[in-house]
Amino acid sequence: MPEKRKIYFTKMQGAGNDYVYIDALGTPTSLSPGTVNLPDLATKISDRHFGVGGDGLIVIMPSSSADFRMRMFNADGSEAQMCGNASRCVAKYLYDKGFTDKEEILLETNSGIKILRLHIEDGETRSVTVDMGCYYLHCKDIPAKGAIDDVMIDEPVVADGREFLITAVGMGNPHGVIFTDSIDDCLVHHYGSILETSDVWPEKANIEFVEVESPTRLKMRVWERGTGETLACGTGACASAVASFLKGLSGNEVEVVLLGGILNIRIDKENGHVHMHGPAEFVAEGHYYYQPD
Ligand SMILES: N[C@H](CCC[C@H](N)C(=O)O)C(=O)O
Repeated sequence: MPEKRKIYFTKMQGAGNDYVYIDALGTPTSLSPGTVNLPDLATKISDRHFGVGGDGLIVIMPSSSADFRMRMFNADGSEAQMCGNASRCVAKYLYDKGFTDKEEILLETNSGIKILRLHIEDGETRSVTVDMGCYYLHCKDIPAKGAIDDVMIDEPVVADGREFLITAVGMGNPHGVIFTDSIDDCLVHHYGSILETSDVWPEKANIEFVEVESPTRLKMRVWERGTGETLACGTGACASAVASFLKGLSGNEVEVVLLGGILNIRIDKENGHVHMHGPAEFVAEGHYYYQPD
């Protein structure tokens, strides 16, 4: 059995979507990513009983094409392209810990470069607006297997004998949005977990259940690919806002009410860019005793 390693971490949350953050930025307590199996670390450190506990692992690294780079791993160790809530927390981490004094940070992700705009008060990041880039709907890009068309808008998909109308939206990662009159645990846990791995998603998907409360307010719960239910999903809130806007259920600016907080989403009608505003908070810091396999 290899020796245990001490891994320094910071735990952060954005609207209750909590991740363990590890920096690989070259400080004395930084991680050298090449020396660790990141999917294995993500699974173990995310465990809420045997680990630090979180929805997954975020690694903050130098970038050759932007100011910094973020990699994101779900609690099951799978790597995702993008994470909205984590991108806000990364902005706060970098600014509040003095890695940058920029109030606009370019962040490289596995789905391209995102612009993080920090809202600073008394030298501290209070909230962050992220330009998440353009949403996309083509099945081959998401990826999704639409039976009817090259886009999936309200397409019927059956899970355990029940039919759902799903709208597929790409926000860097794949999302299936379902509108419903009321959201309950059974919908999210039972049907969400079945729909995550449905044949319509070649790479699985995050599944959002959405109630339209008014043209400016949505209520949403999410079953995340690779993690299960989380208290919030930034890319999911964006995907839900896009689906709702395209179906004419809401305008281009909505507040999305999640179990862990509120995110404000604005879709730029000119260029399709989706802007997400929301909180980011430090929770704890310390070191974790990592036992590699
Ligand atoms: N919670 C994240 C998304 C994680 C997505 C991940 N579960 C995937 O596999 O795509 C967010 O705030 O956008």
